[in-house]
Amino acid sequence: MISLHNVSKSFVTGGTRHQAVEPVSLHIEEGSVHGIIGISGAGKSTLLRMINVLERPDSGQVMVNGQDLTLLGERQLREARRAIGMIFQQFQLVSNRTVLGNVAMPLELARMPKAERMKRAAEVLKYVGLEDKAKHYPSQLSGGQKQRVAIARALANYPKVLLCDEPTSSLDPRTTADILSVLQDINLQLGVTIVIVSHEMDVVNRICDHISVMESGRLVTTYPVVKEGDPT
Ligand SMILES: Nc1ncnc2c1ncn2[C@@H]1O[C@H](COP(=O)(O)OP(=O)(O)OP(=O)(O)O)[C@@H](O)[C@H]1O
Repeated sequence: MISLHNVSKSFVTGGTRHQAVEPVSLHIEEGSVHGIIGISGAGKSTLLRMINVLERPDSGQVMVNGQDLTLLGERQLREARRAIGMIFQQFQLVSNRTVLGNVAMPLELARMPKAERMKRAAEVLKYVGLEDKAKHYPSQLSGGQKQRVAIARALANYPKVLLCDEPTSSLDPRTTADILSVLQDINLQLGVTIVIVSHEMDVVNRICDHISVMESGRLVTTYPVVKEGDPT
């Protein structure tokens, strides 16, 4: 479902080229919750952002849902990205829009008629337990509530994949546990494949079935997570 073949990325800063991600190949099964762990600067976010080509790889192939995203033009890429939701550490909500307005944004971009998009936005907001906050503005919400709104927005277009870039790193331990259980529900109930980048082992260990470790732009290992009750 997600297959990266030798994707790499370098950046030039101050006239010096820095290799953020060395050629990496990685296969993520449909329905999986896949963690990418490593210290700051290891290249995790860059690798994640190459999955939806927010960061265009210098080389390699990015196969998602049977399409090589690196070969698509801007319009086709926009359409392919509808099947790939994304959430961020700093939530990235639009401050002058209501909660419902934020959740409806990707549906507006997909040109869904107004009545339909309001219905869908309300439905996903309810799914994350925030239907009573529809008319609030982001500044009136707690961090955990903001992340729930961001999750609802990411789910609005019925994605098959959800990319999560340090989704709990701004949250306290209890809110972290809440958000992780929302992500787990999305995986189990909606069948969405989840890729989660974190520098916290505890976070990825809790919800992932496979973990990849990155170091200095290299993917050094990928291993399955053995959960209590799994046959040995
Ligand atoms: N847009 C950019 N321009 C220049 N350098 C960048 C850019 N994005 C990332 N880098 C550099 O690429 C390397 C990998 O960054 P990346 O954000 O992918 O790492 P990370 O493991 O996600 O770390 P962090 O958790 O700190 O974000 C770092 O050295 C970073 O400074």
